[in-house]
Amino acid sequence: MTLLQVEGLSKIYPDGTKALDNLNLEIRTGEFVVVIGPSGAGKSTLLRSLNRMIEPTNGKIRFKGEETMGIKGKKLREMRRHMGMIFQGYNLVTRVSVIKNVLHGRLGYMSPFKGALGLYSKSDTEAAKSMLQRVGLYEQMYKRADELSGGQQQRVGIARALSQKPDLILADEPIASLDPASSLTIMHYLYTICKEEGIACLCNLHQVEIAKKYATRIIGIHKGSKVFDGSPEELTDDMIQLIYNQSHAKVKETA
Ligand SMILES: Nc1ncnc2c1ncn2[C@@H]1O[C@H](COP(=O)(O)OP(=O)(O)OP(=O)(O)O)[C@@H](O)[C@H]1O
Repeated sequence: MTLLQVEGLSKIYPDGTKALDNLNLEIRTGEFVVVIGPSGAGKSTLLRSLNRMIEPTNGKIRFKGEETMGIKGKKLREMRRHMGMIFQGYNLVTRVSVIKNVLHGRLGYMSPFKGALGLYSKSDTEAAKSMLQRVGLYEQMYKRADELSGGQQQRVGIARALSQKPDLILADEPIASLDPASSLTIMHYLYTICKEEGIACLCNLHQVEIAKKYATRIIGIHKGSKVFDGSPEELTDDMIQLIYNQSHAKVKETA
C-alpha cells in the first residue's frame, strides 16, 4: 500500500541553490528505503521537505492519503506525529534523563500544558521503558543523556522516534557520527524494529555497502534529481559510479 507519494518536488533556497529538482518518489508501507548520493545532492533537503521542516518550493506530497503541502498548525502537528525523525547529531536534550528523552516522542499527542509539565501517562511511561528495553538501554534509563556514548545516544533517538508510533521514520544520516561497529549496531536496531513494527523507513546514508546490506530499495539522487530507483541487486558498481561521479543524464532509472 502506498504510504507516501511525492510528485514534482522542488526546493530552491533563497540564495538560488536548486537543491531538489522535480523529484518523484513513492514509499510503500513497511519498506526500508535508503537514499544515497554525493555530498550536496539534496538528500537532507528531501527528508526535511517531507515533514516540512523545510518548506518545498513546488510539488505535491501525499502522506497516508492526505495532501500535506500547505497544511499548517494542528494539521501539520498531527501529520508530524506519524513521521518520526532520527538525526545525525541525535538531537537529544542532553541534560535530562534517557527516559525523558524517549517520552518527548509523545509530546505531539499531549496538550501543550501537560507537555510543558511533563505529565506523561502511565501507559506512555511503560511504553517508553519497553522501547528502551528493545534498544538495549533499560538499565540506563535514569542516566542523563550526555552520559551515554554516541551509539547509545542514537539508540535513544530511535526509541524516541518509535514512541511517536510513526508510520514512517525519516533517518537523516543516522550513523554519520559513529564508528563502524556502532554504525552496524544502529542499522541493525533501526532495520529490525521497523520490520517488526511494519514501519516504513527512509534513510539517508553515505555508506553504499551498508545501504546494500539493509535496504529493500535504494534511491540514488544527484543534483536534486532521482537518478536511480531499484533493488540493492540492481545497484551495480557501474551504477554507483554514475550516481556519484557523472552526469545523471547517463544514469538509467530502473523504477
Ligand atoms: N539553508 C540552505 N541555504 C542554501 N543552500 C542550502 C541550504 N541547505 C542546503 N543547501 C544546499 O542545497 C544543496 C543540497 O544540500 P543537502 O544538505 O540537502 O545535500 P545532502 O545530499 O544532504 O548533502 P550531505 O550528504 O553533504 O549532507 C547543497 O548544494 C547545499 O549546499
